[in-house]
Amino acid sequence: MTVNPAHSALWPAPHASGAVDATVHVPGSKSVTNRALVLAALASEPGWLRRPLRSRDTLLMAGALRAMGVAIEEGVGPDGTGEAWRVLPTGLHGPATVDVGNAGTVMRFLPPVAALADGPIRFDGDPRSYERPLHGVIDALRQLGARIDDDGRGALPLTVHGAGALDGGPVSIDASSSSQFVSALLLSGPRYNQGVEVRHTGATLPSLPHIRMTVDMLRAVGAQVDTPESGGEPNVWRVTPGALLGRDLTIEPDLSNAQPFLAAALVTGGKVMIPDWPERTTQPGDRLREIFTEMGGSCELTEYGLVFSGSGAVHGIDVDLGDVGELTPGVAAVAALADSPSTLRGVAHLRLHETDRLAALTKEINELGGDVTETADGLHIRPRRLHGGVFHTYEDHRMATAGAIIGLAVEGVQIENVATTAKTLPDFPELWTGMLGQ
Ligand SMILES: O=C(O)C1=C[C@@H](OP(=O)(O)O)[C@@H](O)[C@H](O)C1
Ligand SMILES: C=C(OP(=O)(O)O)C(=O)O
Repeated sequence: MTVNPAHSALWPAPHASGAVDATVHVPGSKSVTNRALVLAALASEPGWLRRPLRSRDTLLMAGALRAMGVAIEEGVGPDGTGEAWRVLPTGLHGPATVDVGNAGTVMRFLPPVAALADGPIRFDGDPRSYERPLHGVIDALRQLGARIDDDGRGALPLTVHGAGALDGGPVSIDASSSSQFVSALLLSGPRYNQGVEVRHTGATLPSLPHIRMTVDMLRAVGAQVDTPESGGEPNVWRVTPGALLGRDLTIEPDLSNAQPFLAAALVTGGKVMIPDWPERTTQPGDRLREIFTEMGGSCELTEYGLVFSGSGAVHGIDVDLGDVGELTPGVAAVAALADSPSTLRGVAHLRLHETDRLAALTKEINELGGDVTETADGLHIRPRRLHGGVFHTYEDHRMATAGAIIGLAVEGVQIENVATTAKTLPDFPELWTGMLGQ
């Protein structure tokens, strides 16, 4: 968790002079866009992604698939409305080099795809990508018959020697450090000769909604998937081999990236409307309706979207965020401004996210005068009167948006490297000042 001096530019986080009242169009979901790209690349016919997220993580995914020979044409959709990408799955070829940046979805979802290419695929990325766990994917692919060269640490960099096909079959992994290990194997599973059966052997499994998202999206392109929820064994997912359909899919807004805007309504006692909030979704951000209601707001899901209102009061919360870990920085920021203490649990694995998020949140909130302590699996946050200062972000998009939430209520907060939000939300500064009418 070090500050990168190359990113020392400071952004004065806008202070809210009153209650916000705004409609915010949130761009597409990172998690849905990157799954849709992988599934379209593995399909047996062309497909469309409408309203895809255009951000660092999704452009890295598109670039990686292109490097393996998939054609992705960026343009407008079949009916001429809005941005749409056409994906032409023309075969997976090596040799190729893939830059994963610091995208968990790219570094975990693509080595199983590379095993199907007809040559070596080299994976490399940001310095932090070398520290993020990948052992579940590497060990599983080896069990399934793939040849991989790595340095033995269970992490990047590595080369997958694609042989044009993979046997597949049963595999056991410990996915307690990332649900993305399970998602990664399931996504490519239909294309393996015997499909895949993934058995999770660890004590805990984070981010279950993201595994449900993988299963739902696989089923939507014609894959047969058996899950613990559909009557299968606990902790076992089975994907039958078969061809995948090319679909015309509209990407939902990113509900986790809606979080700072909803938080703005909560901490200023205002109102924010997020158009196109889905009625039914596997996105973890949907849990915000419940979490931020418990913290003092109220919401209404209308046919146009979600209307979220603050009451003027912000309460602390005792919550297990294990299913929705990526919401932790935003919940911690609101908790630091609340009228009572909070305990955030179930998120030990966040120490291996974009940065060590538990250490980073503790340090940065405390440097503004806060009182946060780390626990074995989360944070205790006792609200204090905060003061201005620099909020470091450690190249973590969600640290930057967390700092912006605090800045609404605390004058003089400066966010270091707000540009890091480009990982999933490149327009964040403009959307934020637009929400505030500035
Ligand atoms: O599959 C996905 O799209 C994601 C799964 C989660 O990862 P972990 O299970 O590693 O926390 C989540 O935190 C990440 O932002 C996106
Ligand atoms: C953990 C996150 O990202 P990644 O997909 O890189 O794991 C996140 O977006 O909060």
